[in-house]
This record gives sequence, structure tokens and C-alpha cells, in this order.
Amino acid sequence: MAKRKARGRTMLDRVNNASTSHEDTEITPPILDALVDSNENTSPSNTQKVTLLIAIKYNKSNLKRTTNNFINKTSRGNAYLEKMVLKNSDFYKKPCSLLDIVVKAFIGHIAYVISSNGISPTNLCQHELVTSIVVGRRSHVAKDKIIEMVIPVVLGTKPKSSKGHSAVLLDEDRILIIKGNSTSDDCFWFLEVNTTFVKEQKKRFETDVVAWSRGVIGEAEIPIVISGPSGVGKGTLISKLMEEFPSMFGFSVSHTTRAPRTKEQIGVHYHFTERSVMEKDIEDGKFLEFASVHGNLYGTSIEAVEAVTDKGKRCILDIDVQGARSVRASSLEAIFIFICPPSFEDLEKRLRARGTETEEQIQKRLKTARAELEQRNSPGLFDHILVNDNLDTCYKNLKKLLGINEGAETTLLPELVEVPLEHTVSKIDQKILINCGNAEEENSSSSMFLLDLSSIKGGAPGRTRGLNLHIVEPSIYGTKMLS
Ligand SMILES: Nc1nc2c(ncn2[C@@H]2O[C@H](COP(=O)(O)OP(=O)(O)O)[C@@H](O)[C@H]2O)c(=O)[nH]1
Ligand SMILES: Nc1ncnc2c1ncn2[C@@H]1O[C@H](COP(=O)(O)OP(=O)(O)O)[C@@H](O)[C@H]1O
Repeated sequence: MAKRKARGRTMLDRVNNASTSHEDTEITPPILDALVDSNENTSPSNTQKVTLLIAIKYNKSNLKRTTNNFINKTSRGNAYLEKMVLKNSDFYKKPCSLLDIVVKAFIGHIAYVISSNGISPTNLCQHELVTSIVVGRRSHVAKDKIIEMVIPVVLGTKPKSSKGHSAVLLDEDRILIIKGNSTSDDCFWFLEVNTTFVKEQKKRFETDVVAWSRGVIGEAEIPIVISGPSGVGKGTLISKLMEEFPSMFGFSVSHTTRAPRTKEQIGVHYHFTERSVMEKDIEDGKFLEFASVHGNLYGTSIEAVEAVTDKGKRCILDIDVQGARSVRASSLEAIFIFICPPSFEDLEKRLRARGTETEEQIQKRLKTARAELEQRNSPGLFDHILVNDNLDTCYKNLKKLLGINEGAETTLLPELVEVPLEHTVSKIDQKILINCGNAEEENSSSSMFLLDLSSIKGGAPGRTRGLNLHIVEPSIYGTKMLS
């Protein structure tokens, strides 16, 4: 540790010395000066795949830089340093708080600035991680290095307040953010900048888009989409599954504009909402899918799916066939099951016996049901079709295809560990070494973790699953797996 620190200082000094002329440059938001341009010796000849991350602490009184810690890694072995200069410009509506830690990652010509504390022109979220994206077109660089700044549309639930974080550029698609002072269930976040989902959203919004996805330790299974005509027994089957395996499954609570039924609870069965509110949220990209069913709007919010995954549970979605089609077309990986009635007459009987709809509504549902039943064999849409004739038999078949054995164990949540504010990270292929030891102690072995990202799945919209976290035990040159 001590060695790494000393080497870092030397490299930073070199850049400082090589570029002192930039010290006084007045810099436009967001306060970046890509000094690397003036220092070709340390910058790679072309900057297509370079990671550069520096965390700097700023002092409230005079905003002087004090280098706290930096990590310098490149995916090609090339390395260059870049310095950030922070000026107390008009850009800041308020003075910097005591410690602002800024982390920046370059992907090609784009610099992603991830700040802990309000480094954003809007400066709205003082205590939230705020994402700004800065596009610096280095080929057109004149005096001022940064010629364009873009605040992207930020999708997904953001990480909550953090005093500091480090970051690792994983590939050209996503940046891993490690929050300090957090436990491992809320510590690992992915800022997706160019994944398939983000690319789709960029087209949709016609602007820059980034998306947050929380990393979940362990092998959470992919979500289950259950579809089928109204009254076939979807809700009944889902309730049985959740009652028998409460720690294994969680229900994605949809939004709907329809009125609640007598026994339905807000936030449990549905989030009942106004059409105008829901339409605005859809417009803002908060929904994974939505559809107009029987004259009402129904939709699955990204947050609804994330809320289940965050609890380490497997998410179940009860959605209509249009919704299933949208999810299939999206980047959310899932298993798709269609529940079929033994006959149309049985379906009608069940709908009537349920007694929750007026005759007019029943007629609407039956009409839709015919169309839905026709689509069950639509190529590539459903993975399984289950006939719900005898309820117990159908339930057994459902459990079988989900791979649940009789008397299955409930899911064990992984042991939690804490990553402190002060930590360093390094990356070797898909493995991230997180050193939380005291920098002054050479053999601070007690808090070193290895985060293995080689089997990650999912991602925005929704969580990134399959992270494996190990405690590194240098004394025996081994690791202990936590997930
Ligand atoms: N696309 C989509 N469909 C949904 C969603 N939530 C519920 N649905 C579907 O909307 C339809 C009507 O649901 P509901 O009003 O609860 O009536 P029920 O199916 O007769 O109990 C059903 O086919 C549900 O699967 C959703 O979030 N998205
Ligand atoms: N296999 C079955 N045989 C007879 N009735 C059933 C069966 N499965 C469900 N039901 C009943 O049918 C009605 C509709 O079921 P429900 O779960 O509400 O359907 P959905 O959620 O698909 O609209 C309910 O009254 C339920 O008790």
C-alpha cells in the first residue's frame, strides 16, 4: 500500500510539473481541464480505451486540491494522468461542501464525471450521487479542452447518499462504482453508459442516456413473467408460490389506472395511479413495459422489479400478452410462462364466480382472452405453456418447471461485509481487488475483498446479478466466498 501511494505521488507530480501553465486557466463547467493533451508522453497515442480515475478531496475554505487517492489503470497497459482543477466559479450555486470526491472515467473521447456531492449544474441533489457526463472532443481541442458538456438522461434508481466512492471502468459499456461506508448489499453500482439498453434509450430520447443498476451479490435467478387471460388463475398460482416460498419470490407490483377492487391493497396488489401521472412517468422512462388492457393502463416500473431483486428474491411479473412481448423485446432476461384454461367455458365460469367485474367488464375480458389465447403459440414468445385445470396439479407443474423441489430450502442471503470510505481498487480482468486496509500498515490483510464480475447477468433496467464477493485471506493465500 505504502509503495503504491508513493508511486502515485511521483506520477502526479510529473503531470503537475509538465502542465503548470494550465493551473490558472479559467474553466467552464464542470471544471475539468484535460491536461493530458499537453502531455503527450504520458498520454496514449489514441485514447479509445483508457480508464483514468482520480478521486480528489476539496477543501471548503479555499477549494485547494489535495490529492487523496488515485487509481490509474488502463485496459491496454497505457497509462496517462489527467488533472482536475476546481475553481470556485459561478457554476457553484453553493460553495463546495467539505469533501467532494469526483471520479471520472474516460471512454474514448467521452469523460464521465461521477460526483458524490452536487457537481452538477442543476445542483439539485446535494447528498446524492449525481452524474454528469462531459463530452470532450479531443480532436477539436483548442485552448479550452472541454468543448461540450451534456447532462444525460439518468435512468434507474440512483445510489443513495454517499460520502465518497471509487470507480472502475469495466469495459466500454459500464463503470463500476464502489460506494464507501456501505455494506455489500448497497456498495456496488453499475453506471451503464453504452449497454444495449442504454443504446436503445439513447435512440428513444434522442440524447445522451446513462442508467444505474445496483449490483447484487449472489446468483439471483432471472425474473418470471406469468401471462394468460383474465380469470385463468395467474393470481391464484402466484399467491400460492409466494405463500409457500416467501423468502424466495417477490411480486412486481404493477401500476394501473383501473379502480381498486374491494380487497385490493394499495402498493400490494397494484400501485393505483392517475393516468396523467402514469403517462408522465412512462414518458420519463420509468417503465420497463406498459400496455392498455381492457381500457386501462397497466405497467411495470423499473423500480418495481428492482425492489424485489434488492431483497435477494426472484421477481414474478403478472402481465398481459402485450406486456410479455415488450419484456421479451427488452433487455430484461426472464422466463415466460403462459397459463391456459382447460376450456373457454371454464374461463368464463371462473371469471363470473370471482364476482369482481360487472357484466360489461366480463365481456371485455372474454374478448381480450380470445385474442390472448391465439397468441400463446406466437414464435419465440413463451417458453412454457401450463394448463390450469386442476389447481394443485398446475401448481406442482409450475414448481417443477421453475426447478423447485418439494421441501426446497429457502434462499440464504449472503453474509454482509462493510467497505469503508477509504479504500483502493484495482482491476485484473473481471476481478476487482478492494483493499480496505490501513494504508500505513503493510500487512493489513483483514479487509481485502475480491469482487468477481465474470458471471454477472442482467443489468439496467433492473439489477446486475451474479456478483461474487470473496474475503481475501493472504495468510493462507486463499479466499473465502461470501456469496
Ligand atoms: N402489460 C401489463 N399488464 C399487466 C400489468 N399488471 C397487470 N397486467 C395485466 O392486466 C390484465 C388485467 O389485470 P387485472 O385488472 O388485475 O384483472 P384480472 O387479470 O382479471 O385479475 C391481466 O392480464 C394482467 O396480467 C402490467 O404491469 N403490465
Ligand atoms: N384451477 C382452478 N380451478 C377452478 N378455479 C380456479 C382455478 N384456478 C383459479 N381459480 C379461480 O378462478 C378465479 C380467477 O382466478 P385469478 O387467480 O383471479 O385469475 P387471474 O389472476 O388470472 O385473473 C378465482 O376465483 C380463483 O379462485
